[in-house]
Amino acid sequence: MIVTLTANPSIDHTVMLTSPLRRGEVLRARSTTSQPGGKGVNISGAAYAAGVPTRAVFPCPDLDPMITELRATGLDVVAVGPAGQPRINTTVTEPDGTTTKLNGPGATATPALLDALAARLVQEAEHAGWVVLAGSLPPGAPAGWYAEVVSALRSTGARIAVDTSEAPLEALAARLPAGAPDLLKPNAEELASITGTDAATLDDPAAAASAARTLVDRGVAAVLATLGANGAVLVSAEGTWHATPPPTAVVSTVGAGDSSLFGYLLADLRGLSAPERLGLAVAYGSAAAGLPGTTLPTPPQVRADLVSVRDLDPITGGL
Ligand SMILES: Nc1ncnc2c1ncn2[C@@H]1O[C@H](COP(=O)(O)OP(=O)(O)OP(=O)(O)O)[C@@H](O)[C@H]1O
Ligand SMILES: O=P(O)(O)OC[C@@]1(O)O[C@H](CO)[C@@H](O)[C@@H]1O
Repeated sequence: MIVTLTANPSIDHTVMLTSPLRRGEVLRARSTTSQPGGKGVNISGAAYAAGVPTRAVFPCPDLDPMITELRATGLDVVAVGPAGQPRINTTVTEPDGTTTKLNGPGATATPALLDALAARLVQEAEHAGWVVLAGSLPPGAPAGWYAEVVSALRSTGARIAVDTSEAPLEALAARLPAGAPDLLKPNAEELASITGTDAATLDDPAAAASAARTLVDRGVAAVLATLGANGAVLVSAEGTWHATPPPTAVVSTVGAGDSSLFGYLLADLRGLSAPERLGLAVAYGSAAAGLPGTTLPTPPQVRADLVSVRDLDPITGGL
């Protein structure tokens, strides 16, 4: 079972343009869509599509349309309240696949709501293989809240994955090795921000791997650093690998990182090796990049056979 926490859920509005985005002009959209989103919700959606038991926990008012819509798909959803309504996040996609996001702040979380979320998560973690803490924190949540939740979850047997950014990620990194997760999934920019590296150098998988290694040295069990079109690297005590994506016609990269993280967890739950976990992560991420809006892939859309994985520690060959 994969339990996800989306501390700051969203309704994702996607505007698909027929021409490149030009600031200050009136542009015609080919289509506009609206989908429930937020990183944990997306991960649970991919898990549900793959037949993996999952439960999505997030703050939301009872009977909010987001809950009704997700439950109608069959997803197991736990709404914790009293909470404000999910924010609206807007995505603009251009014909060449360029994706621009405008994310709302989200409803303010009270200390009582944060305590209720953490308590519910600990309860759910008792029967989970993985708990995923994903996305930004809502206004009102202290930046160090994820680090506190990781510590609270340590009393359960569940392994913990974290995918966040900016202040919450920096707060988590600042407390290492306390609050260290079993898996951290930064993208290149996030990896740069917590390792004091220049993001521009992280297009090079070897440079990304050596930045990620500093986090493993500080207590994170494994780092899955996604590098957009450059694939991803996996760094752990077992070794270091880079995976190159399959040829991908990019439509919308929203949810690509979430899909990658799910691919990794799926491979882990299947007992696959570290390079196979990385390969499935990249296959899942690229499959999502080829789909519109926040749409997550189903297993037949995922081409793990077209991903190549190479060992970046060829001398030791890992363990
Ligand atoms: N242009 C692309 N071509 C092929 N695959 C891509 C491309 N962009 C992203 N991907 C796939 O998606 C994965 C995740 O991408 P990225 O590193 O951009 O994640 P992210 O920034 O966390 O995404 P998001 O937060 O938008 O969900 C990559 O590892 C890769 O497999
Ligand atoms: O503002 P956050 O919480 O960092 O990210 C939220 C978000 O951009 O992440 C998902 C894609 O990964 C989207 O469904 C959602 O809109």
